Amino acid sequence: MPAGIRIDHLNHWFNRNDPPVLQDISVAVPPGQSLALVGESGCGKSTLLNMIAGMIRPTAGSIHIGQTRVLGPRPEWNIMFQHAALYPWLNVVDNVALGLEFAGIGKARRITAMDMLDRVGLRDKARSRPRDLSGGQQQRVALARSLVMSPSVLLLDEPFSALDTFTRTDLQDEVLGIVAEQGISLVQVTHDLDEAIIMGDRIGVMERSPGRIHALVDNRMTRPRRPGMPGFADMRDELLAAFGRARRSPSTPVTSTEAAPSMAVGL
Ligand SMILES: Nc1ncnc2c1ncn2[C@@H]1O[C@H](COP(=O)(O)OP(=O)(O)OP(=O)(O)O)[C@@H](O)[C@H]1O
Repeated sequence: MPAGIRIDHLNHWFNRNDPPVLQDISVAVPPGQSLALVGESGCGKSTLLNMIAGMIRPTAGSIHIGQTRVLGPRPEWNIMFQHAALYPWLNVVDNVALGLEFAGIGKARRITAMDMLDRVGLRDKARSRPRDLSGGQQQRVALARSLVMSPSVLLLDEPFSALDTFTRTDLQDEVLGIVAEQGISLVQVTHDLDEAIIMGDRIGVMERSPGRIHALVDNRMTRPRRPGMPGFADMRDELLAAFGRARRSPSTPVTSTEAAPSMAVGL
């Protein structure tokens, strides 16, 4: 069911003697919308993603998905990592159906899992083992496994980074289509500015020590977004400038709401 993510004044320390890993993060992602997070290594992107998934509890502040405060993981808040982490002893359709099984959704699970495999173009691989699939196909299975749970939230921690350009573009399109169609809120961590522009309706540029959102850039391009389209290079320049500023000097953290106006750069 469409929900939306709201993060309010989130702070986090792993070690009280160090600067906060995350400081005063406030941002919202409405249903069907996407936020891409970029920033140099160690700025806290993955930590924030894991917090939205309920896997790490923030020291202070709150995260809500719909009306529910995030206090632990739930099947409908789904996270995908760089490696698909499929169970090698299960075939493809059983890997997809596994979440449904854990959630106690028994009988219909194979039909639903097959439908989802169809959606990601892998029906003919249903009986194959993960080791017999390419990296891109394995990520498609992982995507089907995520989507079969009818997630309200999809969190992507660079799941496409190891894939070739064509496979990555296909998967990006697939994910954005499903996100829009099902009203899912998407947050994607990436090191690739082009991917951030393609995937993010807004792009959060983070700085480190402490980890803060330095700039929230509204994506002026409508989907589908492709490198080479008018406006793409300008977006990239804008992000690069914000990225450079985020690396050089800490700034006042950006606070945003769902309806926040463009806070593109200029900070
Ligand atoms: N469990 C942990 N205990 C202590 N420190 C941690 C823990 N997890 C992450 N950190 C630290 O928190 C900071 C942020 O880490 P995080 O992995 O969120 O960064 P990131 O922006 O995703 O980095 P990268 O782009 O390299 O993946 C880093 O300094 C990291 O060493």
